[in-house]
Amino acid sequence: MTIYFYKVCDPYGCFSNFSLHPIEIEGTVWATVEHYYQAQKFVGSPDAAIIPEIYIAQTPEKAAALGRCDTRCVRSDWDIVKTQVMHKAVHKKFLTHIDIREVLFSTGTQLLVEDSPCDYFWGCGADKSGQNHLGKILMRVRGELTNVRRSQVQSQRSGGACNSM
Ligand SMILES: Nc1c(N[C@@H]2O[C@H](COP(=O)(O)O)[C@@H](O)[C@H]2O)[nH]c(=O)[nH]c1=O
Repeated sequence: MTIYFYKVCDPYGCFSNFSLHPIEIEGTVWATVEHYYQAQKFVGSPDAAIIPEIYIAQTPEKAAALGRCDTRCVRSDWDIVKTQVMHKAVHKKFLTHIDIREVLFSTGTQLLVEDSPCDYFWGCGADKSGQNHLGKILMRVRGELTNVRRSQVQSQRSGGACNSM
């Protein structure tokens, strides 16, 4: 079965980058994955001054609007690094928040798809033909955290020390 998600208020809304789950990355706490992701667009770019504004944006929608402004200059390697940036943030989100990690685990091996009506890169787009990179990252993180949990259980069973996630 395929699980579609998009808006925070809908089922599986915790998979949206706009969900209110803070992440700490390199000592800085970002209000949402979206805040972090939008800010990373400008690291080392001539428009890096926008980063603190994105950081304090009151909502992920405002953070996204700041980051999507066409007149600003995104870092030159953005297309190369953006999926790595997203993976780092999404992995941290589900490592940090136990309740939504359980929701992610509860999806088993089901296909996760960001049902964005307009985004053919992160989502599936209006006609479902999009690349669904956010769904792919979520499934990758699900596998990575499942492996961490499995090795912790094995370690506990064999009497080793336990550092639970
Ligand atoms: N969930 C969600 C969106 N989708 C998110 O937008 C981000 C892509 O932004 P950009 O690369 O700037 O086009 C990425 O985090 C994707 O998951 N967009 C929205 O306007 N509203 C929403 O509720």
